[in-house]
This record gives sequence, structure tokens and C-alpha cells, in this order.
Amino acid sequence: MDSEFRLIISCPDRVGIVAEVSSFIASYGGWINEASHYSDPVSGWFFMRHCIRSSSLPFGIKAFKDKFSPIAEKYKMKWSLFDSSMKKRIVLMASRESHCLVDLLHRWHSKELYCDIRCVISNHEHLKRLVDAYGAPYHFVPTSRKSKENAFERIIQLVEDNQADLIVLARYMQILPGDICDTYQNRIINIHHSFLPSFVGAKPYHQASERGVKLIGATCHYVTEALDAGPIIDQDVMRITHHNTVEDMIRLGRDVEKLVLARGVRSHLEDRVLVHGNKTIVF
Ligand SMILES: Nc1nc2c(c(=O)[nH]1)N[C@@H](CN(C=O)c1ccc(C(=O)N[C@@H](CCC(=O)O)C(=O)O)cc1)CN2
Repeated sequence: MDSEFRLIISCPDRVGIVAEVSSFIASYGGWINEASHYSDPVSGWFFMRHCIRSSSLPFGIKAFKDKFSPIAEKYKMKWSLFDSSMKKRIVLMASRESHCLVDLLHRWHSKELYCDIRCVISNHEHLKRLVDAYGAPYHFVPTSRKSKENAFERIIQLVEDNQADLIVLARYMQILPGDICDTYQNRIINIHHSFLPSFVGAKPYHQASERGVKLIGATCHYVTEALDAGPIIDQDVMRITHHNTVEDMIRLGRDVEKLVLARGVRSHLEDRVLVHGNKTIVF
């Protein structure tokens, strides 16, 4: 597919925004591949995502930004412009479980996910062979209670060395310090193995089994300092019955976790996720 510029906009709602943005694009012969809008009646904000065929414009991304800035200022827009041909650089993080990690590595290796997986970081050693098979660098960073501060300094150094655009916690089971969450706000994605806000924290399937649920689920969300409380990107559920043990739920839940995480990562890679407060608009 031809590369495209993705114009992502959030601003206070008013009449004329779509007309002015569309006219701006048309005035330069821009070909719109996809246009999505949402007017939020609760917040009074407007959200847009326009994808423009980059070959249809007589200028590049920097000139686009320069020419669009006056409109952005006029409407007090929070906005970003992305080039779809630029692969986002991802650092994956995992702990004991391998299913989400391997699923993402496979989707990347098979070119289903257009991204650059720079490395995998884990607080366990046993996933190295799996990661080596996909040709990604593997970094073992143990996080004992005494070494946690040094561990996260090492993790941040690896993230910075790889110039990561996105960190994906593929069942990484350590709580990230607040400074990392703030630095990488809305650029750390986690898969929580429950249908949030139910069963926050550790062992959600055990919590769910104790509660006698008839649905289990998974939630893909941006990571904030507050545990499992960040903006939700995607969720899904699966039916279970009284016959299902906790072990059944853990096994059945893996499929939901993999699917929800992959969908959420893809939405982020395609610049479809806009965050407003603690909620998302996913176009
Ligand atoms: N700052 C944040 N860090 C992390 C988040 C988050 O939302 N904010 N999500 C978690 C993932 N997670 C559930 O999805 C989770 C991870 C860890 C724990 C927990 O209690 N961990 C214990 C140690 C557990 C172990 O060593 O096996 C702890 O850190 O004391 C609960 C939920 C990822 N990080």
C-alpha cells in the first residue's frame, strides 16, 4: 500500500473544523484514503484521524506540519502527524508466560505487524531460546526486591538505546515505577488478564474463579503509575462454566489475551488510538 500521512487531531468542538481541515488537504491536491471523526457530547471535544496518500501532496511531512500549524493554532488543536512508512520501534517485555510474547514475535516475523521489534527484556532467563529463534536480541534483567531500582535503570537504558517508540508488556509481571510511566505516557501498552475494571492486580483468574464468574476476559491498556488503571485500548471476553477450574481459565484465557493484545498493538501502530483523559477513542 502507498505510504500515507496520518493527521491525528483533538480539539474543543465547534462548527467548521472538518471543512477547514478537508479544504486544507484538498487545496494541495491531497488524496484522503480514510477520514474518521467523533464529536464527544460529554467532554465537548472533537477527534479526527485523516489518512492522506503522501504521493498526492507536493511536500513532505515537515512542510505539511509548517503549513498546517496556523489551522492547528486557530482551533487550539492537540495534533500529531505520522508517516506510515516509518516503522515504529518496539521493545517487548515479558516474565514467565510466553504466549503473548511469541504471538507478537510471530506476527512481526510474518510481517503481519508493520513494526521494528528492537529487543525483548525479561526478568526471567527461560524465554531466551524462543526469542533467539525469531532473531531478536534478548536481555535478562532480574528484578529482585533489592535490585528493582537498578533493574529499571537498566531497562530504561535499553529502551533509550533502542530509541523505542513503544514498550509492550507481554505479560510482564513487575510494577513499573511512576517516572517510566510518565516519561512514556501512552507509549507503554499492557495486557491485563481480566476484563477490567474487574480483578485488578495479581492472579486475576484466581480472583475470578473465587467470584464464580461466567465470563473471563482480557484488557489491553496504556500503563500508568496506578496499577491496571490506564486508558483502555481493547478488551474481549470468553464464556466459561462451573465446570472450568482456574487452570482451565488460565488456559482458555491465553487465546483472549493474545488476540486483545495484538489488536491493541495494531491499533496503536496504525495511529488509531486517541487518548482523552483516562479514555480512548479508537478509530
Ligand atoms: N505501573 C504499572 N506497572 C505495571 C502495570 C500497570 O498498570 N502499571 N501493569 C502490570 C501487569 N500486571 C497485570 O496485568 C501486574 C503485574 C504485577 C503485579 C504484581 O503484583 N506484581 C508483584 C510481583 C509479582 C511476581 O513477581 O510474580 C510486585 O511487583 O510486587 C500485578 C499486576 C505490569 N506493570
